[in-house]
Amino acid sequence: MGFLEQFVHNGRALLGHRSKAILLSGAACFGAVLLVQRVNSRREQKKRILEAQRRREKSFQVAERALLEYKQSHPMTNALYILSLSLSELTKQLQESALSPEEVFYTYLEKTLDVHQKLNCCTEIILDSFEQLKTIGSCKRGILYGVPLSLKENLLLKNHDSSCGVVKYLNQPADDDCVLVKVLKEQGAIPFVRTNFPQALLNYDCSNPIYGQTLNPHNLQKTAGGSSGGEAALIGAGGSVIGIGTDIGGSARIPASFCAICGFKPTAGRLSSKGCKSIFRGQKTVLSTPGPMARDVDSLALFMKAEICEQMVFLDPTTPLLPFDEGLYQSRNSLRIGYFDCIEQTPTSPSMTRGVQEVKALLEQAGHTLVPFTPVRILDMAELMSKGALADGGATFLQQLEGSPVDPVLHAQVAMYRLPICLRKVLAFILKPFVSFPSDCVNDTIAQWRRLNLDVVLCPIIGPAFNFCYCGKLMSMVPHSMTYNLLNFCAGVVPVSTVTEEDERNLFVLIGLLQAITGGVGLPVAVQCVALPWHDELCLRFMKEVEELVKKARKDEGANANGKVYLIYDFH
Ligand SMILES: CCCCCCCC/C=C\CCCCCCCC(=O)NCC(=O)O
Repeated sequence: MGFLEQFVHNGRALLGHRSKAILLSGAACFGAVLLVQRVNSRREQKKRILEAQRRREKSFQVAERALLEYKQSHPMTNALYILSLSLSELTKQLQESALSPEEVFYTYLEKTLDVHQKLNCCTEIILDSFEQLKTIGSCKRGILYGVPLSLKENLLLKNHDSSCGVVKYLNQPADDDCVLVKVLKEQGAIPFVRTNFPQALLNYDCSNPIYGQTLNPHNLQKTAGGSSGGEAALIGAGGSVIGIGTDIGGSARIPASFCAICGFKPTAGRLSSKGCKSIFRGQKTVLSTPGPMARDVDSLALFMKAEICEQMVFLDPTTPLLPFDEGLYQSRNSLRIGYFDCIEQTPTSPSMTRGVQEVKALLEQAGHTLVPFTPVRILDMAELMSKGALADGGATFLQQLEGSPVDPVLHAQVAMYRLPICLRKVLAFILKPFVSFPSDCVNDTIAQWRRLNLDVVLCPIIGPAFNFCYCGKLMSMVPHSMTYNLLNFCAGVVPVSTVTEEDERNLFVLIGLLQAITGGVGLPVAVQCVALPWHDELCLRFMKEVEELVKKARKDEGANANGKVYLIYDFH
């Protein structure tokens, strides 16, 4: 090798080694920076989560002290009586000054503190409520004067975070109350507690990395349901007389079914959604709406009456000037009712089917006409439902969770949204032959409704309460509720029965459901009542009738003691 060649060769080797070394050390530095960033961000997340948990604890401690102070001078002898009153009875007693707002407030506060200890259903006690209580006398003419009210955490409240379980939303207090809360305060209600939900809200379990898992009041081994599970658990256990949830796929109805309370999803737009936070913006195909949750249907109706007023329309002119029709709610003419007790390609538990069949029989005995109704094929709507809820295939959902630990209830969903596009395309190709898009599922459903001359529809709602972490694995059940968000019909659920040994035995054929709901004997069973868009009062009136008939049947059966129990949860 000549001198020149030797020189070039040595130079290359040296450069090669050096560039490799440079590359390696560059990569090591980059890796170290990423690692440090990751460790720092984990530390920061943990810090934020701990701060939020401390804030929650502090709010409980302050509330406990205030309660203790109150009790020292006020013996609270009326507590059991107050807790037994329905919302209409309670408002009457408050308006007639037979009860004072203070004794009602502290009674519910005490019960809430107790229930939360057992079920982990609250995210904070709203300390501003103590101030509001002092001046509540000025709202004496309000429909809900002196009524303590619970709120799901995603309803904006001035100076409070609405985290939706996402760490990056912590420490971002709202500038103002949401419209519904503003109106309720004017009507004399006192929002005093905020309640738990699943991380990112798009799930029907109830757990998040900040506030943990909410338990079912009827069985601590089961979830309270979601996403408005904190509300359902608290109300179901008697810690609140009325609360607000939100619903884009069943979030007010599913937890109501799991916890034996009533939940109502009004037609989207009937109540203001201004200030109801979600992790997505601008969803238009599947519509989200806030809705009331309570122990009985009259309470839901009273809530709607209180919200639907000029002030709501003034604060949110996107809501219609459509006063609550009390006459329609109170009417008792016989109805033509469509019904179905299962839907194709959608798992339905034995108790869901039995619930519908038993209520159908009661309605027929009461003189109503029941007509079989076949909903538009769920598979034809499934694509619209998933695209409407997750138009970007879950990208925003995953993006919002960046920087947050992912809660176990979301693992199945997150794994699905992380599937590579090519794999999803293969799946879509395989499923294509089963899906034929209807030209217009809303008008197709309305056309069938009109052909049968129906007033309302009776159908199943997901239940009974699931074992933890199964809700995210059984999104195939969501059409039972989400169909009415897609159609934008109003829908509500009423508890009607409890799971029997026979329901449990019949479970064995449902492989997918078996593990999710096994061990449910004695748990609540509910049915769903549906009406056309803007027929909210008719839907509530139908729910009321179902509630009355079931109560009467339970009483009669108690008298006949034939062993069959329609409802064991006594609300009054
Ligand atoms: C035959 C299978 C069809 C499956 C189609 C299901 C489409 C699922 C798409 C998204 C998942 C949405 C889950 C919704 C659960 C309810 C949660 C909810 O209503 N949250 C809203 C809120 O809290 O405001």
